[in-house]
Amino acid sequence: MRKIEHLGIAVKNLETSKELFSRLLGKDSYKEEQVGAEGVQTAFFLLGETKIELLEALSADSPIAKFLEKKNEGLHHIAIAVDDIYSEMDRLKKEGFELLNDLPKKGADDKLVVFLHPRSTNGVLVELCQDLETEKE
Ligand SMILES: CC[C@H](C(=O)O)C(=O)SCCNC(=O)CCNC(=O)[C@H](O)C(C)(C)COP(=O)(O)OP(=O)(O)OC[C@H]1O[C@@H](n2cnc3c(N)ncnc32)[C@H](O)[C@@H]1OP(=O)(O)O
Ligand SMILES: [Co+2]
Repeated sequence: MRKIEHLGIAVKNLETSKELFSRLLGKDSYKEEQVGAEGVQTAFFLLGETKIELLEALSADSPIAKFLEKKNEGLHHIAIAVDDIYSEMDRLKKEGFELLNDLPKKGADDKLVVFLHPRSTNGVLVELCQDLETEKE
């Protein structure tokens, strides 16, 4: 595990939150991306080696919509950059962590991603991210 790749923040209105984070960080987001399979519209801010990912739900059955039904806007997940997502998944499975997917899936920002259930990670939703170009090598 290399670094915190991004902090995922669940928001009700992406435009409103983009404007707030632009004022907070003193810079604009560098990309917006829809991940239909996850039911999210995202916006990314770069902060040194780490990013902030704002996430708005695209539909009522989006994980973000479900999260916001129960909790206020705020930190939704932490994403950790890994060099080899498959070997990390094997290692974590052996360590008893609960993976939410058997195989990694395409995430935002040119990543392969997998999530761990928060009940196995002290209540924190953890996402593992591997750069897609690493996957091609
Ligand atoms: C991939 C695109 C993008 C990227 O970076 O590339 C993203 O990051 S997309 C982010 C959105 N996608 C996901 O979050 C996928 C993984 N999440 C899930 O599969 C679900 O959200 C899950 C399994 C974490 C919870 O879903 P469930 O239907 O079980 O919801 P419940 O409300 O019943 O929650 C059960 C239990 O988990 C607690 N919970 C839910 N969400 C979170 C959270 N974000 N952080 C911490 N804990 C969470 C919830 O409070 C319930 O706990 P309980 O004690 O039972 O009340
Ligand atoms: Co994420």
